[in-house]
Amino acid sequence: MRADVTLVMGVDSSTQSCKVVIVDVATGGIVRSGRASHPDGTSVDPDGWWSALQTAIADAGGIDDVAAWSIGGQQHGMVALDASGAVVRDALLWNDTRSGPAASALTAEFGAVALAERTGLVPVASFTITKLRWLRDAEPDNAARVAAVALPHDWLTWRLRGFGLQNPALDELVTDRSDASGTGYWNPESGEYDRELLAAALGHDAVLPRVLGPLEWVTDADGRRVGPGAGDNAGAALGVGATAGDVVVSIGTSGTVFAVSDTRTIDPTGTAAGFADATGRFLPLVATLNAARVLDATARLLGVDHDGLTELAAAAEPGAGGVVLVPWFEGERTPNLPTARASIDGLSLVNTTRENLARAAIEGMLAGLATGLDAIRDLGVSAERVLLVGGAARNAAVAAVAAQVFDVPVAVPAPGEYVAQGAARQAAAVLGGAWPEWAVAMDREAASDPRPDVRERYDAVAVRRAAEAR
Ligand SMILES: Nc1ncnc2c1ncn2[C@@H]1O[C@H](COP(=O)(O)OP(=O)(O)O)[C@@H](O)[C@H]1O
Ligand SMILES: O=C(CO)[C@@H](O)[C@H](O)COP(=O)(O)O
Repeated sequence: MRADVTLVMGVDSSTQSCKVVIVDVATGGIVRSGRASHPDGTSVDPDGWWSALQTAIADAGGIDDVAAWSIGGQQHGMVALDASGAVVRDALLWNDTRSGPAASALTAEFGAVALAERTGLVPVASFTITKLRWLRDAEPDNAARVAAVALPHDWLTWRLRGFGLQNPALDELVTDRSDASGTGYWNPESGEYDRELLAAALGHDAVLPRVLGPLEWVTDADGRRVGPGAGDNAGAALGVGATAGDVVVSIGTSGTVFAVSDTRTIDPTGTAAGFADATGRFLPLVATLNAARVLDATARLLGVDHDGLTELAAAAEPGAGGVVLVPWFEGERTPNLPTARASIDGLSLVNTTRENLARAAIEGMLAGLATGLDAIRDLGVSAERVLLVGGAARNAAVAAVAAQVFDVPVAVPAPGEYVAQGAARQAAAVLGGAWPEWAVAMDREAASDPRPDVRERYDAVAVRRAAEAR
């Protein structure tokens, strides 16, 4: 590597894997990269993420030549630490639904409107605060041991800086605005933790990571600058360079619809979370539990790979011949139905084909996200185009159906790891003191092809299925 090239590392520690990119600060070009899989499940030992991070860094050639780094990651995960810095129990993830009743209890105790105003959120099972209430009620001995609560990217940043059992400096835990805003005990207006809500959930106060500003930094054991990190969606917004009018739709393990807003949003219905972003602004966001894995499950059922699923879906007409798949395989967050299950409607002897099932899976997954786009717009956020990212955005059939289900133009950035790229951009910013302007290549503009009947048919079935699930 030329001596005049400055490199930074960006990480995305997401639900299914850890992705590492080593980036040239001057161009934003990826010089090296690495990846490692995560343990499956919705309750995971954080050491699995630590091991994957070390593997992915080694896979990317190490960080000896890196000047700064930042870690983005899956949001909301409950990493509970005792006074010795040990992890008290496996971390409950954003897609674990056992704290659904705890979410209802907290909402009943404090009121949805009050909580939306205090934290930007109305509790659902995904959010950290509900997991702490579950811990208090289901595992009181573990709850009593909790000395600190961190999020996945906070804890990995702490570990990679050299802290842990050998050096359990809990006051060295740091986080950022975007991930703090996903806890349910942080106020995006004041930028302060709401410790009354934390204590009400967990049963007592605890050390919480210091919330760094967008360009604040700490250092690692070798003196490198370390950025505050970001929740994965805020990281993706950094990575794609989302600007006013852009709505990002990320189709990974989670499905998310979000936009950058100069003003905070408050949605007492709880449909749109009033998150903060990683630049000092805000990130209203709607999330679904069921996204890329809907297509994985359907492909598995049909005995094809992703390309085979694409071919089958492309061979079916829009509307899948009337077949409607409501994809609530793991329960659902939007709508808030933690115990719901998936369903298929409209089957006849004529329309029950592999092609229609493939297309119905994609249409159902995207129709749920289109509801999120409506909710974001209802908050006054402008939506001039959708930027499609995440693993399943690589699928041509997904892009084509998105252009039919979303009623705004759909652009697909070149395949990439935009959360990790966004973390790298943050690392470059804390190094240089300003956000670098890195070009983002567009892979394709999906020709607008609005098919409102697809959504209308899906919405009618989903309303009925939701009523059954409640
Ligand atoms: N071409 C494709 N078509 C459909 N799904 C895909 C394709 N490529 C990857 N995926 C799916 O995308 C998901 C991984 O996306 P990613 O954004 O990395 O997830 P996460 O960030 O939640 O770990 C996996 O479920 C994978 O099967
Ligand atoms: O819960 C949310 C956002 O509120 C999810 O977006 C998680 O942050 C998981 O992200 P991925 O692993 O799907 O990228």
